[in-house]
Amino acid sequence: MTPPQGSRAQLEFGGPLGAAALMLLLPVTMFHLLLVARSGPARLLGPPPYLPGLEELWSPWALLLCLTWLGLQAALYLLPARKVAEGQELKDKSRLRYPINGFQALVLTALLVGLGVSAGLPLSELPEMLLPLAFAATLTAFIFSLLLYLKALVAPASALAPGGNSGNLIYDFFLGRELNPRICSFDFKYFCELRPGLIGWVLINLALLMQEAELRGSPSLAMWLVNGFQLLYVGDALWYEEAVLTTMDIIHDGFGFMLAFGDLAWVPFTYSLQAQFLLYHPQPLGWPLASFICLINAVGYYIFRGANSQKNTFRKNPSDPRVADLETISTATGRRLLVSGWWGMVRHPNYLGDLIMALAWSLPCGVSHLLPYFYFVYFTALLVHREDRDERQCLQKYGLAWREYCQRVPYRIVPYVY
Ligand SMILES: NC(=O)C1=CN([C@@H]2O[C@H](COP(=O)(O)OP(=O)(O)OC[C@H]3O[C@@H](n4cnc5c(N)ncnc54)[C@H](OP(=O)(O)O)[C@@H]3O)[C@@H](O)[C@H]2O)C=CC1
Ligand SMILES: CC(C)=CCC[C@@H](C)[C@H]1CC=C2C3=C(CC[C@@]21C)[C@@]1(C)CC[C@H](O)C(C)(C)[C@@H]1CC3
Repeated sequence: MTPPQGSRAQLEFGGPLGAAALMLLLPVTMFHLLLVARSGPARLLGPPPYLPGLEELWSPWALLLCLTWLGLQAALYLLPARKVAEGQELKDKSRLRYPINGFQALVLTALLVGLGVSAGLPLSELPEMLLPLAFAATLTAFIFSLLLYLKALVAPASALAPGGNSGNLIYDFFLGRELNPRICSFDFKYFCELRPGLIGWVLINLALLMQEAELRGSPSLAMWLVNGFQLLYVGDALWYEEAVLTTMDIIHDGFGFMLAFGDLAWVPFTYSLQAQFLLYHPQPLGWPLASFICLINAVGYYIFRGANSQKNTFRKNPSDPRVADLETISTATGRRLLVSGWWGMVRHPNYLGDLIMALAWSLPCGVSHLLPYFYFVYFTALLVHREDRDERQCLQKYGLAWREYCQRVPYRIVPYVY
C-alpha cells in the first residue's frame, strides 16, 4: 500500500467536508435541474415540482443502456487511431501515449445512430428516460470511482496525483488518487473526459430536437441554434483532442468521483439543459436576434480556439513558426510562459472565450426564465475557482517568473474587469 502523499499540502474544495458536501450537492442539483426543466413554471430557485420515488429513478433498462453506451464508446476508443500522441512528461520522466481517434468515434457514433433511427430506433423517446438514465450514470460513476480508489491502493507512488492523496478517505475518493489510471494502454481518465459524456450530450440534444419535431411539426430555430452551437463545441473538443493533454485535468488532477461523475453524468444531463428547457418551454426567436447570437458564439469560439491552440502548439514545440515570434518569460523549470498573443491579453483567454460561448447557448432560450442561464452561472463559478487553483499551482511551479507574468498581464479572465 502506498503511504499518503502530500498530506500537509493545502486541501482544495474545502477539504473533506467540502468534498462530502459536493458529492451530495452535485447529484442533487442535477436531478433538481432535470425535474424543473420539464415543469411548467421551470423555476431554478424554487423547490422541485415533486420528489421522484425510487421506482421512477431506478430502471434496469436504463442501466443496461448506460453500460452499452460505455461499451460502444470503449470499443470505438480501441479502434486503430490516425495518430498516437505523447502526453506531458511525468514525475518519472516517462510520457504516456494516447490514441487520437475521438472525432472518428463521433462520426462512427453518428453513423450508427443514423442507421438505428432509419431502422426504427425510437430516439425521440430518450427524453422520457432522462431521469432513470441520469440515475444509472450516477450509480455507474460512484461504483467506478470506488474501483479507481481501490486500484490506486496498489499503484506505485510515482503514479499518484499531486492532490488527492491526503490520507482522508472522503477527500481522496472525491479528488482521485491516481493521476492516469490505466489497464494496459486503456486510459480511463482520457477516455471519460472526451467520449461517453460529450458524445452523450449531443445525442441527448438530438433526441430532444427530434421529439420537438414530433410534437410541433418541426424543430424551433432556438432548438437548432442550441444543438448547432453545442455540436460545434463537442466536435471541436474531439477534433483538437490532443489539446486536452495539456489541460489541468489530465496533467494535475487525479481521477476520482469529481471527474468520473462530471464526465459521465453531469456533462450529458446538465449541459443539455437548454435543449431540455426548449422542448417544454418553446421560445419565439426571429432571424435578426438569431444572427446576433450566432455572432456572439463565433466571437467566443474564435477566442477559445485561438487561445487553446496557441498554448498547445507552444507547449508541444516552442519553435513552431506559428508561435516562435511570441514574447515569452523564462522560468527556472526550463519551460517558458507566453506573454504576448492571446496569453498576453489576460491570463486565461481560453476561459473568456468559453464563457462568451456559454452566454450564447443560453440566449436562444429568451429572458423569461433563469433556468437556461444555470450553465452560464455555474460555469462562471467553476472557471473562477479553477483559475484560482491554476494560479496557485503555477505560482508553486514557476515562482518569481509567475509573479512577473502576473505583473505584465494583470487581468485574469476579462480584460480591465477581472
Ligand atoms: N466546458 C466545461 O465544462 C469546461 C471547459 N474547460 C475548458 O477547458 C480548457 C482547458 O482549461 P484548463 O485545463 O483549466 O486550463 P488551461 O488549458 O488554461 O491550462 C492551464 C495551464 O496552462 C499553462 N499556462 C498558463 N499560462 C500560460 C502561459 N502564459 N503560457 C504558456 N502556458 C501557460 C500552465 O501549465 P504548464 O505551464 O504546466 O503547461 C497552466 O497550468 C479551457 O478552454 C476551459 O475553458 C475547463 C473546464 C470545464
Ligand atoms: C461540477 C463538477 C461535476 C465538476 C467536474 C468538472 C467537469 C464537468 C469538467 C472539468 C473539466 C472539464 C473539461 C471539459 C468538460 C467538462 C469537464 C470534464 C471539456 C472536455 C469540454 C470540451 C472542451 O473543448 C475541453 C476539451 C477543453 C474541456 C476540457 C475540460
